[in-house]
Amino acid sequence: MRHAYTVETVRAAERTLMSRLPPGTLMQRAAAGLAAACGSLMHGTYSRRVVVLAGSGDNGGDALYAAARLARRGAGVTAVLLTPDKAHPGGLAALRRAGGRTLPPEPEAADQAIAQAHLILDGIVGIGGRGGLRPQAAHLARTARESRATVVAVDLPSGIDPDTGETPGETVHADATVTFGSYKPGLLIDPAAEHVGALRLIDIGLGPYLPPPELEALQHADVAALLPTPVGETDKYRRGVVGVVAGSERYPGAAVLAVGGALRGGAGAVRYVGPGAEAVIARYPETLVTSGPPSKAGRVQAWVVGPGLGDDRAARQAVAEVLGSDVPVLVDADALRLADRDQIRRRTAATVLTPHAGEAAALLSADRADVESARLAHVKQLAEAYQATVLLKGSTTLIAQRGHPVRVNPTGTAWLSTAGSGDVLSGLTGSLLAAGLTARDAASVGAYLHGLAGRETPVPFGAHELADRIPQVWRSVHPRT
Ligand SMILES: NC(=O)C1=CN([C@@H]2O[C@H](COP(=O)(O)OP(=O)(O)OC[C@H]3O[C@@H](n4cnc5c(N)ncnc54)[C@H](O)[C@@H]3O)[C@@H](O)[C@H]2O)[C@@H](O)CC1
Ligand SMILES: Nc1ncnc2c1ncn2[C@@H]1O[C@H](COP(=O)(O)OP(=O)(O)O)[C@@H](O)[C@H]1O
Ligand SMILES: [K+]
Repeated sequence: MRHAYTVETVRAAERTLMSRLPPGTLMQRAAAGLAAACGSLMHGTYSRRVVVLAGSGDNGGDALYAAARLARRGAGVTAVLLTPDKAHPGGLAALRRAGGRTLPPEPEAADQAIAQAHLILDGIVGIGGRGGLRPQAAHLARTARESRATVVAVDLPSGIDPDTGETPGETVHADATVTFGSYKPGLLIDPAAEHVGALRLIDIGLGPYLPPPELEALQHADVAALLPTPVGETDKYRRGVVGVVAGSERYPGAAVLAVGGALRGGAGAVRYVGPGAEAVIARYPETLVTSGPPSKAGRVQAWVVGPGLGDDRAARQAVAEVLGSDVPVLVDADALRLADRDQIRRRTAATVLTPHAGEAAALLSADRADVESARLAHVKQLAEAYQATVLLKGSTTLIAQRGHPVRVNPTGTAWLSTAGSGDVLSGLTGSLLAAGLTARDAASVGAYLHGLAGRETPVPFGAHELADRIPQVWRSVHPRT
C-alpha cells in the first residue's frame, strides 16, 4: 500500500523526528537520496551540467545540498537563486565549497544556463509553497519545461498543491520527482499528478511518526489479497450472484458490456434483468436472464443498476426497487440521475456510486470543471452528502467513504476514455461486491483491474475488448489463480 499525507501531518511528524536527531540530519538524508537519484538519472555525474533552481526555503536547501554532492562528484553546477540574499545559507555554503557557481534570477543568464543543462533540479518550493508560482518562479518553470534537460522536482513539482492535487497556476513539469519521508496526495491526483513524472520516495525515517494517511493507493499485493478465490467446498451461489439492471431498447450494448464485466469479477453467476436479454444471451450464454422487474428476478448478493438504462418509467421503477433491496447496490450512469437521493441516504446495505466528473457535478449541483480541478474535495463531499461509497471516475479515479482514507487508483490510462468502458467497470465492481468484498474494497479492486486491463489491451480498443482482458490481468495480479 502507498500512503500519502497532508502537509500538516508531514510537518508534525518531521517536528517530532527532528527533535530526536542532531540539527540538519533530515535535510542531509533528503539531499543524499536526491543526489543519488540524480546521479542515476544522468547515468553518472562527471562533466554533467546541472542547474539548480533554488527558492529561499528548505526545499531550496535540499536542492543546494544535493547539488553540492553532485559537484563533489564532478558535475558542473550552477544555482539560480530566486532571492539571493535569502537563499538557504548552509546549502549555499556547501555548494560554493564544492565549486558550484551561483546566478541571480536575471532572465538572460538563467535562461542560458538552463538551455545548456543536462539536468535541472527544481528546488523552487516544496510543501511550503502557497498559491500559484510568483512571476519569477513561473518564468523559470516555463524555461525549464522548454529545455531539453531532465527536470527533477525536489519533494514535489513547484506550483502544485501538495494536499489536493490542484494546480492553481504555472507549475514545473518534472520528468522525475524525488519526494521525502512520505507521498503527498497532490503527487497522486490529477491535474497535479500529470506533472510529477517518475515518482521516487526517499525514506528519511518519518514512518513511525505518521498517523493514518489522508490517501492510500493499493498495490498488486494488496489487490491479490482481496481477490475472491473459490475454495473446495464452494458452489456458484456461495460465490455470489450479481444482478445487472442495465440496457434498454435504445442501448442494448450497455447491458452486454456490464454483464461482460460482471462475468469477470469473481461472482458465481450473473443475473441480467432488462430489455437487452437477447443481446446478452447471444454474447454470454451463461447469463441468467429475466425480463420482469428486479424485485421478481430472484435472490442476488449485489445489484448493479444504471448503464444504458434510459429514463422511462420502467427504468425509474427498477432503480427504486433495487435501492429498496437489502443487498449492496452499485449505482451508475442513468441510475445516478433517476435515483431518489433520500432513498440512497436511507439505505442500510452498502451503496456504491460511480459518477464521472459530469455526473458528480450534477449530484453536487457543482461545476464539472471544478470537480475535475479539485477531485479529492469533491469525492469526499459526495461520500458525505450521500452517505455512500463513491468512486469518482476520470483521469484519476478516487474512492471515498466516510471515516476511511480516500483511495486513489494507481492503474489506468487515458485510453479508457472510450464509450462503454464505464459499463464494464460497473459490472466488474458489482461482481466483486456480490463475491463478498466490502464496498470500498470492491470499488478499489474493480478500478485497479479495469485500469490494468486498459493498459494491457492493445490500443486503440473498444470496451468489449477491455472486458475480455480482465482474466489475464487478474492472473497477473494473482499468479496462483
Ligand atoms: N522540515 C523538514 O524536516 C524537512 C524539510 N524538507 C524540505 O523542506 C521543504 C519545506 O521547506 P519550507 O517549509 O522552508 O518551505 P518551501 O521551501 O517549500 O517553500 C517556502 C519558500 O517558498 C516561497 N514561496 C512560497 N510560495 C511561493 C510561490 N507561490 N511562488 C514562489 N515562491 C513561493 C516562500 O517565500 C519561501 O521562501 C520540503 O518540501 C522539503 O523539500 C526536507 O529537507 C526534509 C526535512
Ligand atoms: N483521461 C482519463 N484517464 C484515465 N482514465 C480515464 C480517463 N477518462 C476516463 N477514464 C476512465 O474511463 C472510464 C469511462 O467511464 P464512463 O465515463 O462511465 O464512460 P462510459 O459511460 O462511456 O462507459 C472510467 O473508468 C474512467 O475512470
Ligand atoms: K520543488
